[in-house]
Amino acid sequence: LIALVRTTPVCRHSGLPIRARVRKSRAHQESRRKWLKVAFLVSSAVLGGLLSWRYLVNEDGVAEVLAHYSESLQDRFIEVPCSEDYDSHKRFEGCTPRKCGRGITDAVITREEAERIRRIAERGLSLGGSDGGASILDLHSGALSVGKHFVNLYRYFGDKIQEVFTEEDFQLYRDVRRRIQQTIAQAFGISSSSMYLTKPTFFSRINSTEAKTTHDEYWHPHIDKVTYGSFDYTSLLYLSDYTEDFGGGRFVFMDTGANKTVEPRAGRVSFFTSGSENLHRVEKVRWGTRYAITISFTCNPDHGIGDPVLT
Ligand SMILES: O=C(O)CCC(=O)C(=O)O
Ligand SMILES: [Fe+2]
Repeated sequence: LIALVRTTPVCRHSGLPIRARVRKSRAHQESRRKWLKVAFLVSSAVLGGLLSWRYLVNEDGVAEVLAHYSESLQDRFIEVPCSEDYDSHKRFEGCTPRKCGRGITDAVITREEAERIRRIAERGLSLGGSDGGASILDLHSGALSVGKHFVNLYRYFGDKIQEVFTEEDFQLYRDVRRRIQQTIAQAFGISSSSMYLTKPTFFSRINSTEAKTTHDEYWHPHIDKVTYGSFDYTSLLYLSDYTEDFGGGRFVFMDTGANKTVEPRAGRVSFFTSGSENLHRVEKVRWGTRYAITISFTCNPDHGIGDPVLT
């Protein structure tokens, strides 16, 4: 027995047999590894959570909010240098932009007026509607989304259209158009009479239904002057509230460095020069229904259109 004890290696410091000490330090390492694993999993989960939260809150990363949905803005104007886009078109002095930029105001159209206008849009769009998420109604041309196509509302419904819209509706529409035109003229230092309404000027209704045709793909970055040709000044009148009526669907000016967002709010008018100084897009609508009108102006009288009339 004495011989056996003598041959078992013993640690000089702890007096424990070496084999027992090796076992103890292995167990120690194992538990350290386990804790590292737990710490790694927890921090990955936290990081993943933060990233997806950031994505949900803001797809673009860095963005500045130009107009928050909860504030009622008197007037906000941000000047930006004009692009060269206007040089390749015939210039109309006193109208063609020399000063460019963007403005937002909640003080031109009341929320009550916005609601009345939204009802016009609802009534008209209830006669049709796209199979995809984006429907339009153009009271000037009569274009209305139906399924995967468009119909001419006035041709399709004939005299029956008088049962859908009233002269009062059209009066309100004209009045709103006139006030927005004056607001734009004032902000850019031009005469309101040198601007003409142009096409397309239309109501839009957007929900989260998947796109069925390219007409439903409203979210692509674009320049209005390129997309629509005749536009010099674009305005948007929002008819529903971001976070209350729909989620997603914010308007984004795509500036290098930091994007600028406009959060829709019923009665909010957002306007801007239509060249590439104002590249923009609309975020995908995630839930609910978003109503707006795009009202556009040109400086070229040849591209002007009249106010819609109830025929
Ligand atoms: O509805 C919006 O906020 C923007 C629509 C738009 O960009 C357009 O009609 O060209
Ligand atoms: Fe646009």
